Amino acid sequence: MAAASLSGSSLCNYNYRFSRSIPRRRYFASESRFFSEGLNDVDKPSPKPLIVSSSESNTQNHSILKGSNLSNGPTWKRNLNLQTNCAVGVCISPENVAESHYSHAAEEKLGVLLLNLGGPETLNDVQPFLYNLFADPDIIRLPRLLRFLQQPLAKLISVLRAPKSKEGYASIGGGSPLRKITDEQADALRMALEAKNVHANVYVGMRYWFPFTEEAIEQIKRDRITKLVVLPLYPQFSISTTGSSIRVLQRIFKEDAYLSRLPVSVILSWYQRQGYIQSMADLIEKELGKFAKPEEVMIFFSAHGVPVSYVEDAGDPYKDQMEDCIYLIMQELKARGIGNDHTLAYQSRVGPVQWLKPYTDEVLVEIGQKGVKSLLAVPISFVSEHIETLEEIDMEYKHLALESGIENWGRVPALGCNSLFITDLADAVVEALPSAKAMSTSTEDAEETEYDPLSYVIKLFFGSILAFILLLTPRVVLAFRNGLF
Ligand SMILES: C=CC1=C(C)c2cc3[nH]c(cc4nc(cc5[nH]c(cc1n2)c(C)c5CCC(=O)O)C(CCC(=O)O)=C4C)c(C)c3C=C
Ligand SMILES: [Fe+2]
Repeated sequence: MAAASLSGSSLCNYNYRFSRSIPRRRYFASESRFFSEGLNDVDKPSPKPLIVSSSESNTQNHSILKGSNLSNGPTWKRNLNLQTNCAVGVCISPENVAESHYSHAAEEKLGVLLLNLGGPETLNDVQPFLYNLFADPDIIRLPRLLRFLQQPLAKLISVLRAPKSKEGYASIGGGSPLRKITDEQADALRMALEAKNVHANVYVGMRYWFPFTEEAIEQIKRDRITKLVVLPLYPQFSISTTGSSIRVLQRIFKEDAYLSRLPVSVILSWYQRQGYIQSMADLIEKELGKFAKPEEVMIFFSAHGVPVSYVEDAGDPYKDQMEDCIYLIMQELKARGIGNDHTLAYQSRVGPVQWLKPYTDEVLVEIGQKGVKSLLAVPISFVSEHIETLEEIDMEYKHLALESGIENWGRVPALGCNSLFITDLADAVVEALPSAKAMSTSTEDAEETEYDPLSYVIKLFFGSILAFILLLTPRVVLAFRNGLF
C-alpha cells in the first residue's frame, strides 16, 4: 500500500525519475515525485467557485458525514494486530506504533475521508458537472502559459459534449449512481472499522460534484477531527484521479491553520492489497462459473484510459500500476487453478490526443474476428458501477462484441460493498494511521492568496477569444466531427 502524509516536503525524499523498468515497489516514489513537483505547479486557489446547476441547490444540504452518530466525540482505539507498513518516506513497525501513537487515544477523534469523482445526479447537472471536470488542470493539462484558457475551454467543451453525455446518463436512469454507492461504501467502511474497535467518522468528498471535497472538509473541521486518513476510491494512482483530488486537499490544507496542523495520512494507491486482489478474483471466478465452458472464456480487463502524455511526459504511474494489478489478479486466479487467457485494453477516451492503447473497442473487434467466442469483461479502474460500466461496457461494448463474432458475453460487477473488499479497506485505514503527519507545525505556512477580479475578467475575455481560435484548428474540428469530444 502506498501511503503518504499531505506535506509536500516529506514526499521530496525520493527524487529519481520514474521509469518503466524500475521494480514494482518504487512506483510509490514516482507518486511522491509527482506531488513534490506538482505543488508549485497548478496548485493555485481557484479564483472562481465551482459551477453548479440551478436544480441541485437542495443537494448541498445532504449529509457528508456517514455515521453521524459518532460525531459527538467518542474515542477510537486501534487494532494492535498491525502488519509492518512501509509508507512513503516512513517505515513503521507494530511495536513503536503501539507506544508512540496511541497513548493519547482518549482525546483523539479519527476521520476517514473517502475521495471520489462524483457524477451528475440529474440531466440538468450534466453540463455543469462536465465544466467542473474539464476546468481541472489535471484533466485538461495545458502548458503553463496557456493555463488562463482553462476555464473558457472548459465551458466550450462542456457545452459541446453535454448532449452526448446526457444521452449516456439518460440511458442509465437519468443520472450517476456514484453518490449513492459511495455513501453506502462509507457506511460499510465505518461499520467494518467499528468491528475492529476503531471508531471513526467517515466522510465523502467528491472532486466534480456534490458533496464536494470542500464541503467534506468543512464538516471535518466542525467535528474537530484530530487525525485523518484520506482514502481515494481509485485502486491505482493516476494524476487525473487521486492526484487531482489530493491537489485540492493540499490547497485547502495549506490555507487553513487548523488543517495544516491536522495529522493526515493519504493512501495513494491500494491495488496491490491482498483483500482487493482476492475479492476481484472472487468476482471473476464467480462470473466465469456462469459460462457453459468457463475455461474457454477470455478475461477482458477494461481499464479507464488516460492520455499517453500523462504517462510518458508527466510520469503518471497509472499504466504500470494497472499492468501490475492485472498480473496480481491473474496470479491469484492461477493459484486457484484458473488459467484462462486474458487481455487488457483501455476505454473511454475523450478529445483529439493519443490515449493509452490498445483501445477497448478496437480489441473487441479484433478478438471477435480472430474467433474468440466467450468473453468476460472486467472493469478495473473503479470500485463502483458508473456510466462507463453501465452504458459504455454493458451497452456499447457488448453490442460491438456480439457484432464482431463473440457469442457469449459476461461482465464482472463492480466491487461496491463487497465485504472482503470493505474489510480490507478498513485494514488499510488502520495500517495508515501511524504515518499520519501534519502538513505544517506553524500557522505561518497558512498563506493568503490575493485575488484580483480585474485581471481575472481580462484573462477570461482574451482566454475566450483564444479558446475559440484553438477550437477552429483542423485537429480539434476533426475530433468533434468524429465524436471524440
Ligand atoms: C478528458 C479527460 C479524462 C480523463 C483523463 C479521465 C480519467 C479518468 N476517469 C476515471 C473515472 C471516471 N470518469 C468518469 C466520467 C468522465 N470522465 C471524463 C473524462 C476523463 N476522465 C468525462 C468527460 C466523464 C463524463 C462522462 C462522459 O461524458 O463520458 C466516471 C463516471 C462518473 C459517473 O458519472 O458515473 C468515472 C468513474 C478514471 C478512473 C480515470 C483515470 C484513470
Ligand atoms: Fe473519466
